[in-house]
Amino acid sequence: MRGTLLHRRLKWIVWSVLLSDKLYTPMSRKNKTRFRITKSMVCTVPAIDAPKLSLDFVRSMYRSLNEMQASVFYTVREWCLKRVWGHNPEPFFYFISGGAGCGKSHVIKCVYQEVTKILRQLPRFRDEADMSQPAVLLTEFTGTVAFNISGKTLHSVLKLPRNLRLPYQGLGNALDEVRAALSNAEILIIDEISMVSKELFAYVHWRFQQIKGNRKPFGGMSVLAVEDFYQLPPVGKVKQVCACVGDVLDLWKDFQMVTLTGIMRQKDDRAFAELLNRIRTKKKTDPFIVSLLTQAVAEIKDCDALHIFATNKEVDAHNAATVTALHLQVINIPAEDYRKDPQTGGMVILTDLKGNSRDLPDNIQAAQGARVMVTRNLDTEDGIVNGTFGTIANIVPTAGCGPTMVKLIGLELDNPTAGQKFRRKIPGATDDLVYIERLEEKMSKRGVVRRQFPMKLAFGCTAHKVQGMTMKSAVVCLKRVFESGMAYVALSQTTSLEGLRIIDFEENKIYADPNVTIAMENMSHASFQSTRPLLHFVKLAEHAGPTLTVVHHNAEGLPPHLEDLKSHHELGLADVLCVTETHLSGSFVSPKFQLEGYDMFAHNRHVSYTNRVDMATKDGGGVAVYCRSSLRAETRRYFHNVTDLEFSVFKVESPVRALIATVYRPPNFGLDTFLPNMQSLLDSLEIMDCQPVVVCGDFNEDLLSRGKKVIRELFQSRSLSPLRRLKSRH
Ligand SMILES: Nc1ncnc2c1ncn2[C@@H]1O[C@H](COP(=O)(O)OP(=O)(O)OP(=O)(O)O)[C@@H](O)[C@H]1O
Repeated sequence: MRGTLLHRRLKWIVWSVLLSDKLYTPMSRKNKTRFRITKSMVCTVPAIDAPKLSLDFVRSMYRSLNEMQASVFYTVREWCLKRVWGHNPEPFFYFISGGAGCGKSHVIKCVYQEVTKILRQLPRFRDEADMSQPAVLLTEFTGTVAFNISGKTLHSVLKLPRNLRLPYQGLGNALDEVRAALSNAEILIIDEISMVSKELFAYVHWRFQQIKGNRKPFGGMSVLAVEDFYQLPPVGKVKQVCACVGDVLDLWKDFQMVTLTGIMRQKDDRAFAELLNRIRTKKKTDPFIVSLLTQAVAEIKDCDALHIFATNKEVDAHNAATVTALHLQVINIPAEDYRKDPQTGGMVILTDLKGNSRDLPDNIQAAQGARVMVTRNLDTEDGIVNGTFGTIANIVPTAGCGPTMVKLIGLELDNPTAGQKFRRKIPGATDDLVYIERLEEKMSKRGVVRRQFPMKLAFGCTAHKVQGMTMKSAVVCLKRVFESGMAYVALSQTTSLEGLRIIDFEENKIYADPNVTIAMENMSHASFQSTRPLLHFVKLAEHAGPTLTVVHHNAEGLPPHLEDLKSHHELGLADVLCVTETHLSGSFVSPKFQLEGYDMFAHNRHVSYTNRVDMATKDGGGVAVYCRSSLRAETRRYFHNVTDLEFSVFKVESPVRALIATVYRPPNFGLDTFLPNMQSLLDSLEIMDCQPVVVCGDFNEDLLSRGKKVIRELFQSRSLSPLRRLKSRH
């Protein structure tokens, strides 16, 4: 039995928080040792393992979550726990929205880490001992974002065809392979949902129905869709998933929206963050609202910050001008084109062939130090994808062919973790550059093959390429902006207004799609009240006169979890935070365990037992109470006949009077000793003449099993009524 008991009726808020009890426990040993390699690991569907992040790193990510992000995190987490406990909750369909840079990707990275770990405790993972199959699929539309959040593209995971023909084209011979890889998946996360068309969304739904053999939406999978429909829509004339279109299957109507509001990218420039929020939903006809932006309007010359344009034509012109302006030695690298001779079968070299925009480039202007971008998905898992940015650091010529015959281009990537497989390509060299070779591709002209480096200069790029990036400085050109959301995306990537420069400023180029506004207004909203009850109650109590918020939390060790305590949004609301299992030792408590704004009263295990040396010398246990410094709290240490009990008692006089006791009973601590001590403590509390009495703690009595519940009966016999009873872990 864990929880809080209260003597006599009272209207105050007392809560026992267990939310993060097991949050940071690494995967159990049992699971680790049972890991084995199975056939499905070697199939051609991309491996979808949770990225290997250190426990410390994951913890720091969880701690950083703001209030709204944490609500999403805990809601999905709770759903997973229910699945693991066999409660069969209905699949959820959430849409996480919010302006550019409000941490949508950040929160799904956290969700992915945590729920992958939880769902691996499902019986089928445990029984099959097969950890290679993913329980959670983390996917995106484009490769760049896929790498940024360590996910995969939707197309690669589900083997979707480029051309989404109707009626639905099934998986055919590939069904067994995809089923073997994905049949245990429970949750699908789709980032960049604004780039997913209605047709693609329907295809994803049909794919899962086929893979799972289940007629439910998405084959019974839960779906977490993430993005901001006010950002860039899918390329071409196709409709976004949120659009209302009569004749296309509408799966979107089942989704509930949650909006993240705190802008994290521009968190150090509040004025800019607020301005971006207004720009996000700005109608074309809205009166002038962006005066602050005019501060960023400037004449720009020879600036090497990334220039963001609307069209590829503008990008190409800027790149060509900048490479010659900034670099003296520019090497022209022409494409190598061939056609197969139908008579001889040999390859005939072609010269001066003009490709179109889908082909590899006709020429590349390369120079040491020039900014470039990879233009093909060479290796999504390794982060070498269309949109990977870097700087040319080495141009390696083909041996004996002169400087213009280039064999390799060595890049220093902006993201140093990407491209591990592309390093150390030059025998004997010690550099750590990422080396790109020519790629061979069929051209759009029939029968012609082109060999060229899959890259282009990137002093400038289109708004489509920067969506989701975070940068210190950029120059944005609004001249040829041609669709809604484009200006917003281009303007919202820098961390501050100071880092932003705008050329060809035209306010009427900044506008949102009115259909998106209508679609967002019509969406139902998710309520996360049940996963953050304390926040809700404290809000309600704000207008209800003086209150005292008492929270009990089993910390499972203060040393590893102190930072979690500090960053937990609900624990931070407590006036009195009662902690059990502090795992502190000795009689002295280091000041590092203090919480700012609270006085700490700790009672460690070693000083809690007089007659039971066996208990006093054991590690673990212990209680501590953090009491807001503004409260007039008075602690009492010694009670008659309470000689062997881990407890703490103190009295609060203001804003309301109360006597609060925190108790921890170790699981193996016999009732023959515990009960008389507990009785004596309750006797003493009764005669202290302070009402009400709140007793909270962890008593390790299994309320779910049959048989007598002597501890509960003891409390009942003293008129202590349970305020909230939570399931024991035993
Ligand atoms: N809770 C947080 N604490 C600290 N940093 C955060 C937090 N949430 C997000 N960030 C940081 O803010 C920046 C923007 O976050 P993120 O890319 O997740 O936003 P986004 O909403 O996905 O943006 P976009 O819509 O542009 O893709 C990143 O640098 C990210 O690391």
